[in-house]
Parts: sequence; structure tokens; C-alpha cells
Amino acid sequence: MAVVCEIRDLERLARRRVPKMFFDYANSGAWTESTYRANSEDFARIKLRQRVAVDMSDRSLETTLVGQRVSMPVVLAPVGLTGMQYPDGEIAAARAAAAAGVPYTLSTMSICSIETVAAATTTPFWFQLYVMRDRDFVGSLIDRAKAAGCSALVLTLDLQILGQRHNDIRNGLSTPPKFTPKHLWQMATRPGWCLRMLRTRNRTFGNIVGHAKGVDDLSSLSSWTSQQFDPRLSWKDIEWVKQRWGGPLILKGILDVEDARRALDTGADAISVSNHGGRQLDGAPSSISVLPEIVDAVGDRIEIHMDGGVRSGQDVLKALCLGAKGVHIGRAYIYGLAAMGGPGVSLALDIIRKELDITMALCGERRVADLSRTNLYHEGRQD
Ligand SMILES: Cc1cc2nc3c(=O)[nH]c(=O)nc-3n(C[C@H](O)[C@H](O)[C@H](O)COP(=O)(O)O)c2cc1C
Ligand SMILES: CC(C)CC(=O)C(=O)O
Repeated sequence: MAVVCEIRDLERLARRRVPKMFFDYANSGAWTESTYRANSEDFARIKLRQRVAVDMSDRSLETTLVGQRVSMPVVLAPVGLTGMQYPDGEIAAARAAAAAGVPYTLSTMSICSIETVAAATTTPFWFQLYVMRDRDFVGSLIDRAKAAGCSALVLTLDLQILGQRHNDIRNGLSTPPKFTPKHLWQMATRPGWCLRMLRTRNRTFGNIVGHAKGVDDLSSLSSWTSQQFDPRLSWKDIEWVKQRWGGPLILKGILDVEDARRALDTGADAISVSNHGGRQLDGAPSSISVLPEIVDAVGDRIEIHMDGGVRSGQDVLKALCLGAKGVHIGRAYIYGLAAMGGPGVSLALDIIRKELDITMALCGERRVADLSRTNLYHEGRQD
């Protein structure tokens, strides 16, 4: 049994256990993947300030996110097709998040439906919304999330047009998978995945198939999204979503100060600084590099979350120091899920919690709310 110390260990296991087309779907970025790489590389450049002889005996990572108590400021980000990484993966991830005391966000593009996840869990989860051309269907998704007791809505604004992901095109990614010799080979070399997948009935987009009109063929993700997602989505639509939802609203995909200022007018409860994990606009800056200017511009008026490139508790701490209140993780938990199902998600969260706690202590802080830019090391600092 391989020893797992860090998220990269889970990534290695996931690569071995999931058919290539689905591993690559999770593990890739758009075009040249420069933004995808920058998300992680820019975290690595940030240096921490070591402090000593501070009483660190009584530490806590607890805080609140959009008014909800969490055991640490970490959220499982929405990830489409999670149930293809591991059968019923959305249920496993939601349960692991609940056990860890952090929110789970179910994607519109999940395999298990809102109702399936709600029936299999007891803790409210968050729901992520994509806006389709068919507004009646979008309205029904919001109503279904409300009926299922979802406790926050995450409205994604950065994917009305799908960024081009070369690996998915090369791999002929589809759900359910095609049965070409190449795809059969990819699956045959992952027999554990195949056997588990045969045992579940959840193998297509549960929120969509059987609910939306004229969307039976989801085999090509890019052509499906271009037919269904509404490229006309604009700021004025957010008012309609907010009214229909009526609960905590988080706007996801803000990467620009002007957009952050515009987001204030919508009355949303939080924004998430994100470039969709480098999967949309390649060439955009990393999330962590733009976080400080967005915090400076609007941080006193709206709760700020972020995601992108977070692979450790140290990354979480750096984002908190730069002004994020909540840090969302995508691939970090998906690697755990793909590697070993629900226990893998729990393991990913344990790793991140431990790294965050130890790093906070070594920086001389006892509460996440006390972390600030002063915990970061700047060349030439005076104090
Ligand atoms: C495989 C995959 C699928 C994703 N699907 C969605 C989605 O359905 N909705 C959404 O808002 N974001 C989606 N995202 C973006 C994540 O919510 C998040 O922004 C991103 O993963 C953060 O970067 P990280 O993976 O480096 O942590 C997806 C990301 C990945 C890796
Ligand atoms: C099915 C996709 C639209 C889900 C997504 O957001 C992504 O792959 O990044």
C-alpha cells in the first residue's frame, strides 16, 4: 500500500486508477495550460514569515462562510462529472465534506442529481448553477436546489463558452464513454474502476437528462455546452437568480477588479476569485496573484473566497493571509476521490487540515481570523 503524505501522492494514485480520458479531464487546463500552471507556481513563490516563542497551545481553524459555521475555511468546489472519477462520487464527496465539517458544492454538471445526493446525505450542501438558454430549466434547477435544502448557491460566471481543452479533444472525452478500441483499452486497463462503475446506475448527467428539453445527446461536451449554455448571460440576470433563490449567493469566476466592483451592485453575499482552475481563459493571471488587488478594492464590502492551484494547507494559509475568507479546492479532493473513493476525499481534507494547522502554528498564529499579510515575508521588509 502506497504511503500518502500529501496531495501529490493522491494525484499519482488517481492517475493509475482512473481511465485516461477522465483523469486528463480533471488534470488538464485550457490551451497551453499557462494559467493552470501559474495557479500553483504563484503559490510556491510566496514566502511565509516564521515566528517563534509564541504560545500556540490553543489553536482553532474554525470560522464562518456566508454565515455558516465551518471547521476550517475550506470548501469542496463544484466539479462536473465527479461521478465518472469514482462511481457515485458526488455522494461520497458530500459525505466526506459533512464529516469534516466543510461545505460540499454540487455542480450543475454532476453525475448524481441534486435529489440523489440529498437523499443520501443529512447535511445541507451547496449547489453550483450554470445558466442555460432555457430559463425555465434554470429556474427549475434553482427550485430543486431549494427543495433539496441546499444552503448556498454558487453562480458560475466564467463558463458561458467552454475554454478549449486540448487533452479532452485528443481523448474524445464523452459521458457515457464511447466504445472505440482506444476507450475500451483505457477502461480495460482500469478494471477496478470498470467493476465499480457497473454497480451504479448513475452514469450520465443526473441534473439534466430527463429534466431538460432536447438534451439527450451529451456525448460531446463542447458542442453540448455551446448549444445549451447562454452566451448572453449578463449582470442583470443575476438579479433574477438572486430573487428566485433567496438564500446565500456566491458569484464564482471573478478575476478582475472592475468585475469585483460590479459584483457589489448585485447584492451577492460573496465572490469567488477564480479562473476555473486554468480551464477557461488561458493567459489569464493566477487567482492568487490577483487576490490582493481585489481584496483591496472590495474586501471591506463583500466576503471574498478564492480557488485555483490549492494543493496544500500551506496554500490555503497563503490565500487567507492575502485576504480570502474561504478557499475552495477542486483537483485536490478529486485526486483523493479518484484514488480511493470517499475515504480518499477524507484523506485529502485531513492532509490539508493538518498542513494548515501546523503552518499556522509555525507562523505564530492561533486563529485563522488573525492571519494577514504581516504573516508573509517580503524582501526588504522594515519591521
Ligand atoms: C474536472 C473539473 C471539473 C470542473 N467542473 C466545474 C463545474 O461544473 N462548475 C464550476 O463552476 N466549476 C467547475 N470546475 C472548476 C472548479 O470549481 C474550481 O474552480 C477549480 O477546480 C479550482 O482549481 P483547482 O482544481 O486547482 O483547485 C471544475 C474543475 C475541474 C478540475
Ligand atoms: C461539463 C463542464 C461544463 C464542467 C466544467 O465546468 C469544467 O469542465 O470545467
